[in-house]
Amino acid sequence: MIVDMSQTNSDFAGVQQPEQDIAVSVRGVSKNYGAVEALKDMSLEFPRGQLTSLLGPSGCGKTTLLKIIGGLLKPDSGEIVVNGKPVVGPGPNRAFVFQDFALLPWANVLRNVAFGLELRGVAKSEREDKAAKYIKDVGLAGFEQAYPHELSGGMRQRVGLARALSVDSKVLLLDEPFSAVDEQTRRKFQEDLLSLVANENKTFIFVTHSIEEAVYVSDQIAILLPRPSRVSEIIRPSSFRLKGAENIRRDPEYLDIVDEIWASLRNYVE
Ligand SMILES: Nc1ncnc2c1ncn2[C@@H]1O[C@H](COP(=O)(O)OP(=O)(O)OP(=O)(O)O)[C@@H](O)[C@H]1O
Repeated sequence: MIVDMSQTNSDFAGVQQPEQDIAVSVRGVSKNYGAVEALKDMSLEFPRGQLTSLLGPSGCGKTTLLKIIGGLLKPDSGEIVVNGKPVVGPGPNRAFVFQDFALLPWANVLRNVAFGLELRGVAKSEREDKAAKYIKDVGLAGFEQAYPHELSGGMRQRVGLARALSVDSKVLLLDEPFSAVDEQTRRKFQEDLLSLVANENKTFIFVTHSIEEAVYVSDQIAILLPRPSRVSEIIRPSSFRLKGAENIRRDPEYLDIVDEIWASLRNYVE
């Protein structure tokens, strides 16, 4: 299930399955920070309704790419197309989930989750109804009135996720959302993320450092090369997807893909 991308990025269009519905396209994107070449002529496509992970050595430009897709940073050249339209800045069709949760400390869970809708001018009762639904969906029912400092790191992360879900953006951008939580919480999150991808029909773009996590949660994994970053491989884990979340980690294909990715990334680890 591995598509070799080592030839050129521009071959990518040729290897996509033609019937695939693409929500987000990265087309020939380059980005420099002064003398630092972060991304170079990067092209990558994100199928609608699926989760794609960006995986690569530290500093290879994963966060830079996510910010460019989110419209928070402008590329030096190339373009991002979301649902057929070029990105010119942040927009309601894309929502971020940050690793540091980005919660308002003075607001309770309900207000924090509803905050994205509040910024969009949605009426109080409507935004609170919607927020309450997503608070329940992420497993936080009963904590609506709690404040961020009363919650564990994992619960705060769920608040951030509920907020991103409630604004109804079709594309969710997740920058290492599980890096600050303990291992058991992280595993529970990963399971929950699989259900969200299955039930929400949103396109998830997920930055992670963890090979195991990427293989566990992804429909597609883009392996990025060190700076200036390009896509080296696209991997589509498939055979274990329908076997149930609890069986994935012992599936032979899961184990093979984890090994294969490690074999290609280990050269870049100092
Ligand atoms: N604002 C900035 N100014 C200068 N250089 C930057 C800036 N932001 C990022 N960089 C550099 O650009 C490169 C890509 O950074 P980026 O954060 O996108 O990588 P990353 O793959 O997300 O890193 P990590 O895996 O360590 O989180 C790095 O070398 C980084 O030092």
